Amino acid sequence: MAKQIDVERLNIYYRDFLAVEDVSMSIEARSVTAFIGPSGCGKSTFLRSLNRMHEVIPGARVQGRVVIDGQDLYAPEVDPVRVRASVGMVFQKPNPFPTMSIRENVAAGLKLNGKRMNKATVDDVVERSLRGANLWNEVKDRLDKPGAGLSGGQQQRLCIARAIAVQPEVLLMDEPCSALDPISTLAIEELISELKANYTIVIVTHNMQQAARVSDSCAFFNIAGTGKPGKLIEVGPTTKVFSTPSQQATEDYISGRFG
Ligand SMILES: Nc1ncnc2c1ncn2[C@@H]1O[C@H](COP(=O)(O)OP(=O)(O)OP(=O)(O)O)[C@@H](O)[C@H]1O
Repeated sequence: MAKQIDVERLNIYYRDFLAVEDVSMSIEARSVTAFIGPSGCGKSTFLRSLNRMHEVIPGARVQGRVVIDGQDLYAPEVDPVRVRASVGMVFQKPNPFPTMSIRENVAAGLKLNGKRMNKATVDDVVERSLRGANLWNEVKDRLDKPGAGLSGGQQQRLCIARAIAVQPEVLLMDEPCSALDPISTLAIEELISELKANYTIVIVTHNMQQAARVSDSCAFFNIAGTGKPGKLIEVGPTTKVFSTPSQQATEDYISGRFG
């Protein structure tokens, strides 16, 4: 399931504005990679380019390649809907479908994928996904109750269950804990550490401790000033980036001197 991602010379635009410039990096399978850097340096933009969510915004486009398992996601024959099924995404604010039950929320992506499944199979997928997201025990007796009735941390785990229900190869997470309390944050961090056995995980975080706790590799992005493009400054094993970064800007950011 988990796949390596190779990004080659990627430029990312909003109309004429170059938001992220010339990023090349490899993201390892079955590992957690954290994107860190000051506000506006393009972390979320770059993350969204990894599953073709970026181009949903009118005028937004990329140049360059994002290769997963030998396939360039931006090749003309590739269907972006399929890309988004194999590269799942979890957002900053938990966003369960408000009118749907817990069960329907988890199963929602299966229908979008157009796969025909009988009820028993759907129930199996729902249970497996909720177990995978460490939520099963808390919700197994209320599967037909609204997803919106869960706590924030439970809702975020529901969103993770919904994302993994379609068996993606990669999970992208854009500040998945920023709306959560410390206990729920810990639950999500533990879940991320478990999920990396099966998925390639990329997480954007503003929280340095979180990046240090959960990630195997860390990519630091920076921006020279307003209106300038964000750039990848360095990427490497998290222990190395945090203890002996190769760039002064990385050290300044990590030690809290700016950003
Ligand atoms: N929809 C959009 N249209 C035009 N410009 C955008 C859009 N979204 C983001 N940008 C611009 O792209 C640049 C990168 O933004 P992005 O949100 O990716 O940065 P970020 O590092 O994730 O920031 P933050 O940490 O504050 O979330 C910024 O200059 C931002 O203003």
